[in-house]
Amino acid sequence: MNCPTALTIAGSDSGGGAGIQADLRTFALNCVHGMSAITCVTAQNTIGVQRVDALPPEAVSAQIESVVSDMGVQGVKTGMMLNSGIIQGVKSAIEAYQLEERLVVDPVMVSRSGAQLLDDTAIEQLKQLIPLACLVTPNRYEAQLLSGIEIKTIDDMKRAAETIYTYGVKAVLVKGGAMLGENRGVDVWFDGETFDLLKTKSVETKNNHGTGCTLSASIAAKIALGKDLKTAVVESKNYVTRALESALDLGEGNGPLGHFFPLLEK
Ligand SMILES: Nc1ncnc2c1ncn2[C@@H]1O[C@H](COP(=O)(O)OP(=O)(O)O)[C@@H](O)[C@H]1O
Ligand SMILES: Cc1ncc(COP(=O)(O)OP(=O)(O)O)c(N)n1
Repeated sequence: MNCPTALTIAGSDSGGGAGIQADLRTFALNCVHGMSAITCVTAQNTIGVQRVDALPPEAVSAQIESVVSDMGVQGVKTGMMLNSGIIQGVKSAIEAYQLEERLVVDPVMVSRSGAQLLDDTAIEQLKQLIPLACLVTPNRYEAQLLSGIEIKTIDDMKRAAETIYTYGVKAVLVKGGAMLGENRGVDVWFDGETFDLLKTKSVETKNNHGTGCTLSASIAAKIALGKDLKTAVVESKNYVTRALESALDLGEGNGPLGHFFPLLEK
């Protein structure tokens, strides 16, 4: 049986709510074969990140090379990459294997619990990876850092999207999970020509760990399935909303999304 494949280049979350674990679960729910290049291992739960151990950059590059050279990759996402050495290796591999058209960059910098997930010195390397991607998906705080614009309103999100677009990426999605009031959960899409506000319902839950990882993994999976980028984004946004509605009340802090709600409905 033929099966599309998707690759996540990201960190491990021991609690399973974000990172590689959320990505592989999301790939599986899309009936896409998931593959991984692990960048670092976090000791993490619903409360926070207790420890981070990086892999050597060569180990990350070797994982990418192993799967791409043998199995092929139809969709790719990057998540937590931690340091500049890892990002440089990933960029070289993306270029060498010409994965740009199918690359989604989730510019992970800080976790919801406030843990730093990217070294201060690595942001410049991350900025150089972004132009390779077909889509970059910063959250409110990442968009502020990448654009230099303080974000409080939808107009601010739009201006930030325009600025990030000038990096050379094909499209930008500024995510609104951390926006307040009626703007919470409103995402701004900009592709150089069109702005679009992507709205679903705003879900009232503290169990929201892994929303960004899940969104970018779902988009990469749908790219692997051959969907056009905008359709992949819209369908993925809807999936995250449903998974938030079915989120799991585990742990003392922010529990994981209920990725498998479609299986429970059968
Ligand atoms: N409470 C919520 N209700 C509806 N959608 C949400 C909510 N929180 C986050 N989202 C959505 O989840 C996706 C990830 O966004 P966000 O949480 O901002 O990213 P990150 O996890 O990277 O911080 C976006 O589509 C966002 O709109
Ligand atoms: C290993 C790892 N990768 C990424 C994140 C951040 O995940 P994200 O989906 O942005 O979710 P929240 O941190 O907002 O819950 C992470 N925490 N760990």
